[in-house]
Amino acid sequence: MLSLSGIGKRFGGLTALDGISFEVGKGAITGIIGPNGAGKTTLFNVATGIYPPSCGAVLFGGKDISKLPPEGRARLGLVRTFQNIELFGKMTVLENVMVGLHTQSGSGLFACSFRMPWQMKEERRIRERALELLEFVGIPDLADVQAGTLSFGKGRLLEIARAMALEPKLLLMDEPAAGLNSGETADLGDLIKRIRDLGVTVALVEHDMDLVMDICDHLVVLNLGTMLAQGTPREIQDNPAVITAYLGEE
Ligand SMILES: Nc1ncnc2c1ncn2[C@@H]1O[C@H](COP(=O)(O)OP(=O)(O)OP(=O)(O)O)[C@@H](O)[C@H]1O
Repeated sequence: MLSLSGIGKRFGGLTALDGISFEVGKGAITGIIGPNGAGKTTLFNVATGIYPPSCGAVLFGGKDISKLPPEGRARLGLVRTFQNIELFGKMTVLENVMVGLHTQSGSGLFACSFRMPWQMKEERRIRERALELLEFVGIPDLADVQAGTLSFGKGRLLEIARAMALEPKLLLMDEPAAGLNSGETADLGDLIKRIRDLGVTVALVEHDMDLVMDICDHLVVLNLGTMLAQGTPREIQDNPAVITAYLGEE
């Protein structure tokens, strides 16, 4: 699905990524883990087009997307969530999801504001779909609440609903459990599995090892900008080089 081939990224004299190659397999949940400063976020930023790689190529569904901007990648189905949630705080929860759906439908917010009959029908369809997505992530009761007043955990769920509105083929999640309590993290794990069960491929950068070990089908371990190992959670847990890299951090 997503193929990274020989990715390198330098910031001035610092090599943040050095020859990273791996595949994110279709239909699976892939976890990208590693100690602080390993290059995980940089890799996400290269994969989603926020940074150009210094060398190497990013392929999505067999197509070289290395030169596409983030919006172009999102249109192809490569969608991401951010570590720092960015919502439209003054809009309601439902409207936040509807904005994502308008982007998708191409009808545009302004066209709908003229309220022609076919546009009102489209608006109704978008509202219904937004509600479905809020139900899917478990916050339909918050539809009419101002998004800026949500707790951090609920804001995270809204961000996921909004990302799902873009109909991702691959959803990249940057530390989705950051800032969540243990109950919220367990619910998030269930939600990510349900996203995978819908046929959406998921890749996440995450520090919460319990979550990663529980939900991931495949793990990629980065250390100091290089790929240290990849395999099933069990293989990674028993890998001596991985254990040393993590112990070295403490
Ligand atoms: N925009 C930037 N400019 C300069 N250096 C950067 C930039 N972004 C990242 N780096 C450096 O690249 C290296 C990898 O950082 P990155 O944030 O990708 O690691 P990480 O594995 O995501 O770490 P963490 O788990 O702490 O979030 C670090 O040494 C970091 O300081």
